[in-house]
Amino acid sequence: MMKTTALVASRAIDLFKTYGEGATSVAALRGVSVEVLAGTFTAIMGPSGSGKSTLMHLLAGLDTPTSGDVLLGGCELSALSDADLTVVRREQVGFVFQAFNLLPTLTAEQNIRLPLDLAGQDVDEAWQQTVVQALGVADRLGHRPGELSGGQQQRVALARALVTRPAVIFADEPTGALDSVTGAEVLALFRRSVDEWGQTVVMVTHDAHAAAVADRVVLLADGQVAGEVLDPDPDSVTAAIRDLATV
Ligand SMILES: Nc1ncnc2c1ncn2[C@@H]1O[C@H](COP(=O)(O)OP(=O)(O)OP(=O)(O)O)[C@@H](O)[C@H]1O
Repeated sequence: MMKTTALVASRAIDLFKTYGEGATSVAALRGVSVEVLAGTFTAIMGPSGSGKSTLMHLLAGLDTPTSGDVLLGGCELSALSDADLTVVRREQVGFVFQAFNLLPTLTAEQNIRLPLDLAGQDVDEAWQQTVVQALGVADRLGHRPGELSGGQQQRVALARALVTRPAVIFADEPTGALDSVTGAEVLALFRRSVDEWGQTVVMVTHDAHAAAVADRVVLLADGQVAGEVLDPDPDSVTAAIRDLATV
């Protein structure tokens, strides 16, 4: 769906990332430029080793590029001190991981509030209430992660990401540990957070059905952008991935 306001939430500017030096060095990204508009859902796909995780880590300010720059929430990350980068990461970025990554000793509610507690920020109670209701975890707030199903844990993880209203939520294979029905439910919640709340989401996935929930699929191959699919459906995504393999 086209948006009338085209604010950029995240931008990769000619990113290169090389791991190691000399003969054993690996060029994980080789000149990647990508623009993610605010309030859109972008999937990143590509073969194993194509640079998806590297790109996501750079976009989120978790790692620094060898050259190039990243724009996040209006800041050029290369211009920031380490201290400022930590603040930008904390305030502008939410994460959802394949393995949920909730703290086992905390309740669901304590997990959801943890980013704000760590930042010493007040919780917007009305917003938290809206999020936990919409995500269907309002009656699970007192439970610890071990007492929740995988789908419930991922809903809590999404609530934790949403509660800070970050510029971008980065999701790394968020349905990889879920069965297909539960995974589809979680993806629908990501979709809803974009459509209802204007949240920006960038998701790495290997699953064409998961990618089809996004507005756009960016295809990586061998450390470079190799194409994109707009308004994807599982068939168009599968065809695009197949074409990549034959290039
Ligand atoms: N910390 C690191 N040190 C050295 N090489 C690395 C490191 N991280 C990634 N690489 C290499 O960089 C390349 C890109 O890796 P990356 O994890 O970004 O790919 P990916 O597309 O996410 O792969 P997958 O789908 O298997 O997770 C690979 O060749 C990988 O081996």
